[in-house]
Amino acid sequence: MPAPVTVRSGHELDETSDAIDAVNVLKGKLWDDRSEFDQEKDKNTFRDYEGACDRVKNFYKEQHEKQTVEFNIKARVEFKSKTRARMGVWQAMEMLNTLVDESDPDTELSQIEHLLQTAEAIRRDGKPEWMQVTGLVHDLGKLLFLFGSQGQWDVVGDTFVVGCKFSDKIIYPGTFEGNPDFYDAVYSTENGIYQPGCGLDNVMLSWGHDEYLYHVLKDQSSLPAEGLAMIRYHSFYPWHREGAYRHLMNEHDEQILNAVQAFNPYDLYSKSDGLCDVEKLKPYYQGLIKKFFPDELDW
Ligand SMILES: O[C@H]1[C@H](O)[C@@H](O)[C@H](O)[C@@H](O)[C@H]1O
Ligand SMILES: [Fe+2]
Ligand SMILES: [Fe+2]
Repeated sequence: MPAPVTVRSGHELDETSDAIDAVNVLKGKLWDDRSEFDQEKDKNTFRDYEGACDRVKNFYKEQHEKQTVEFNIKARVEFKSKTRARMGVWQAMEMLNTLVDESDPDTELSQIEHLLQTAEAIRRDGKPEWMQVTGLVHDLGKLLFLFGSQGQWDVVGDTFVVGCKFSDKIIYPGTFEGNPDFYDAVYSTENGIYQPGCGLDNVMLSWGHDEYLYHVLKDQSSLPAEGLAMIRYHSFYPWHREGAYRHLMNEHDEQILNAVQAFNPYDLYSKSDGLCDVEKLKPYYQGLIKKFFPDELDW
């Protein structure tokens, strides 16, 4: 008699624990779905330009009115005409720390925080060292602001192509009505001064921290082509996020688009991560810097 009871109760126990397992699986699934949903919701709150404050709106109005072809040619000539400073990467990060980016609706943290948050998010995901160090330096081009830029409008913010029609995929597209190029017979056409399929290398992007840093680092670092592309195009949201300017791309640009898109979430979503302990992280990142950059660079 006792045997069947044991068997029965054992069986009941099995059933009970199966049921508990099933409930837990279900709960886990609900929890996963829920956290995914919450994450999505959080992600949707980034880059809200409609709800952005006047600081951001005024910034873009000024930028979109002043980034002309003429200005862009002059900015490139000016860039090539001199070296602005000579210093190491960490020193550059510290120097940049005084800047608060007027174009950014998502963070008011210092730039060193943003650079470390980006690099740390990349490191946490087990990505290679070159990508971590790319995250660490990607916004150092904002130093331009301390090197005699005309304001923030020629340093920060999203980028776009000049010399052809301003894409309606750019944020606040209506503000281009204040840009003289908007009325130019050539610059206002779909291809403008470019040949379809000419490749982004042959296209002039609005001048700012991406383009500047790319030119500084292309001959002064051992970053791979993907890292340099992440730097050069990380603010080119109309292209990497909104799908604009496909008609100007060549085959090579398809590959770099993947790289830039892989980088973007680390740049954008790490802005809500906790603060970094700068002093604690410094030795690790100084080690990485040594691997990819000379002790001092021409800026
Ligand atoms: O406001 C931000 C900021 O200036 C970033 O550094 C830039 O890369 C982004 O494209 C822009 O939206
Ligand atoms: Fe940036
Ligand atoms: Fe950034």
